[in-house]
Amino acid sequence: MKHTEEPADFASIALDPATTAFFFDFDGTLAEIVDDPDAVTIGDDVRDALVAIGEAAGGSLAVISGREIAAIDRFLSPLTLPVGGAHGAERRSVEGDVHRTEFDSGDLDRLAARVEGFAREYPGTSVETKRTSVALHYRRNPAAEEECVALARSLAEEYPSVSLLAGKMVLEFKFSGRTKADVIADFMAEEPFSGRRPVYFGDDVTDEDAFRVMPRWDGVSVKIGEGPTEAGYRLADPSALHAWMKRLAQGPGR
Ligand SMILES: O=P(O)(O)OC[C@H]1O[C@H](O[C@H]2O[C@H](CO)[C@@H](O)[C@H](O)[C@H]2O)[C@H](O)[C@@H](O)[C@@H]1O
Repeated sequence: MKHTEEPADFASIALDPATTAFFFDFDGTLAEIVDDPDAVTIGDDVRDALVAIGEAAGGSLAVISGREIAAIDRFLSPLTLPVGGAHGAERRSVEGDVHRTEFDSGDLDRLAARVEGFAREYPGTSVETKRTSVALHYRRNPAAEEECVALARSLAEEYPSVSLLAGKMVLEFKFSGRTKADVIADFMAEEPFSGRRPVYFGDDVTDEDAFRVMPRWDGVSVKIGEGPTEAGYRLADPSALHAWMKRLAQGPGR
């Protein structure tokens, strides 16, 4: 269902963790956006809330990110949660089993070399090369946006099987056809997620795929921050989400 109205304030609905499956996007949702993609931090209070909510939900809690599972583990250490990583191309289940989409990485290596060459010419831009995608960041050189977009369009034509994602000051070349919606469907088909009502929190364009799939399970979609969205609800920013998580973690009546 496409929402044409402004999303409602999420604070207006009550969720029972005993019957809910929780899905959290990472950057811009659990973590505040920062200039350096490697400099993200997560407070102990947020880690504690994730643990408490996960326990109250019988383990039905996962992080869904464009980042790889290893990066999410590093930022959330010592927690190792169920994760849908690399925009859906990899998944670690509640049991700890890791599923990865396999593909021939030759094109990815060639494309990454081109993007790295570009980044050397534009100081402040940087390249994040993952197993199934290449991200060109320009948050530290916003003036280079036009050149970054021109490169991205030209590479998208050259590599027609690649999906181009325009995120928050990042252009990402995705080689896997999987999306966040696919990885959520995988979680929802398994215990302890199956039969529950999902709630998905996200802030960026790739989260819209997840928002759109929520009605399949009568789920709830929550956009973090400003901007157009198909989500049904909105919270102002990651701090507002953290405050909500901490209240939920404390239990009913708090
Ligand atoms: O799906 P997500 O968990 O939201 O990941 C999306 C991308 O997030 C990261 O980049 C963004 O966050 C950085 C840190 O705050 C910021 O510097 C950058 O401008 C943002 O685009 C991450 O680096 C990417 O790999 C993810 O795909």
